[in-house]
Amino acid sequence: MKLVTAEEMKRLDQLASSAYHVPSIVLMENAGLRVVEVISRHFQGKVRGKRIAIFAGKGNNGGDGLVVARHLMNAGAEVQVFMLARTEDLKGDAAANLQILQKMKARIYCITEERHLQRVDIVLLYTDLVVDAIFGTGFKGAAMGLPARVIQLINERGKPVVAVDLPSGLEADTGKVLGPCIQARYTVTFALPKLGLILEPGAQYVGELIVADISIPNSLIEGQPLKHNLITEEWCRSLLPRRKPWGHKGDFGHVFVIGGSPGMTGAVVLAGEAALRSGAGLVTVGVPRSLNPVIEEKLTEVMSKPLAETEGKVISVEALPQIEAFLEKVSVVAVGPGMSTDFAPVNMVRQLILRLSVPAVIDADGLNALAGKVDILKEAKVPLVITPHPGEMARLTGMAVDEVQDNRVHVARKAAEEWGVVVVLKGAKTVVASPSGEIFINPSGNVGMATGGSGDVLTGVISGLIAQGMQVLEAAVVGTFIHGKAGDEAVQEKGRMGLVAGDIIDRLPEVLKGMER
Ligand SMILES: NC(=O)C1=CN([C@@H]2O[C@H](COP(=O)(O)OP(=O)(O)OC[C@H]3O[C@@H](n4cnc5c(N)ncnc54)[C@H](O)[C@@H]3O)[C@@H](O)[C@H]2O)[C@@H](O)CC1
Ligand SMILES: [K+]
Repeated sequence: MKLVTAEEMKRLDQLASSAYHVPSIVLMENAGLRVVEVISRHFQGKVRGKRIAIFAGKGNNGGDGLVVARHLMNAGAEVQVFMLARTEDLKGDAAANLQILQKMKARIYCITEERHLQRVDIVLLYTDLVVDAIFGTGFKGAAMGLPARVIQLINERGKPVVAVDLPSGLEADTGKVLGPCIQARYTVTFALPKLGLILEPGAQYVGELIVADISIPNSLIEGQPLKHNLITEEWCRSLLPRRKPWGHKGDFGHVFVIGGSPGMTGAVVLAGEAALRSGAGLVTVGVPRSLNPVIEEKLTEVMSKPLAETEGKVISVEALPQIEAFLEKVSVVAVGPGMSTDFAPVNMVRQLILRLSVPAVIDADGLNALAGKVDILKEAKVPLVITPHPGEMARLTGMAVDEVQDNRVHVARKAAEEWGVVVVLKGAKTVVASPSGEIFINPSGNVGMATGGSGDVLTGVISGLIAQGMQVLEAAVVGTFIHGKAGDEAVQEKGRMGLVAGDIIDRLPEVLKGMER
């Protein structure tokens, strides 16, 4: 599903009027009506007599709130409107709707001074539902002053809130919440979800999200170069490779996982098993020679390949010719799980990337090997996926972790464009970015997955999908979704504290079974 920024939404609204002749006041009317539908559903159709407090700001979001007020009054509700502005501050369609309400003798109170809050406080005690039309897509930064106080009061009273377009206090583009923000029961967003409704922490304030058509023509939306997407299960299903009934294991590719070091043998095992559970026909893990017996002990279906090692038992540069020869037999390489950041493997990775002849997924120590040398990625001759967590991304870019986390979408896009790779920036709401600047935000997953080895599983899943012939971008998108969904299934049983990476692998078959065509 497409997502929009405030700017893109504004453009769609404007083009609906200028190019398609849908008057802007019609859009506002539809917006208000769709909010009323949700309110009516909340009261099981019995709106008459319900006490509803509507909070309206001075912008068009407030205008939507005034439309809601009119329809609720007509339906027999007891409506009180609180304007967080002076009436003369309203313009255009919002002002027109205010005039109608004034003519209807609606109860309208302007909150422009501290003492006006007393009335708000009392009304909130006796209200059945609150409509939040204070700020919409025009909001940036932090709510302050009286609007901030009103938002706090509404939250403290805990009455069900229907947010119009966005919970007020939430930035539409970033999902940042820098001051008080409405905690909504429902959010009715117009035409397309705004990015901030999906990104964290914004998503925590949204409640049930309803995407409402306000009559912006589909052909207009489809004609726009919208670059942000929400990953959906339906879409992933349509991308999953179909299996021919007569297929044999050679048709489903061969994943080569390279990694492992003393004390870190689990990572390659997890990645290898996840690749196999994701449908790869064959999987081989390549590990330092002396670790091979341990690995063989741990693996059944996955094969292993002993690689040349250093005295410290980590993969040495001498392993390169071995690896290169083996590349001819495989469809994709996963580089890095548990590999260590010793000099030798770091050196090996840097050279390997230049010599790759099949697509690769680079993770963990494979990425750490590129810190300060990230331009090597640009020189690869094959499509690459990198799967950094915020710490690894910080090391790759030289940014602070907080800086990465504060601008996840932007950082992922810039890295993908600059380095020419698919970037999977892990964390709550993983961001997948393509070299052409497209962004895919993953809704699945949970905090229980913040556990050692979870990233190795993701690397395995993405590699397994590439092995089956998927394009690297599609594999990254679908793999990220499946991995999160398997984690969501696992957390039902294991809980957020007890979940371990292996539980995610255990759930892959049922998740894939539910999605395969
Ligand atoms: N044709 C259109 O443009 C339509 C717009 N619609 C509604 O209009 C909304 C956007 O309207 P606007 O662009 O007027 O913006 P808003 O209604 O979101 O108003 C924001 C107002 O708050 C101010 N503001 C921004 N940040 C602030 C802060 N930190 N503290 C205090 N004040 C701040 C802005 O200067 C602006 O006056 C949408 O969210 C949607 O609800 C709908 O009516 C559908 C049609
Ligand atoms: K709002």
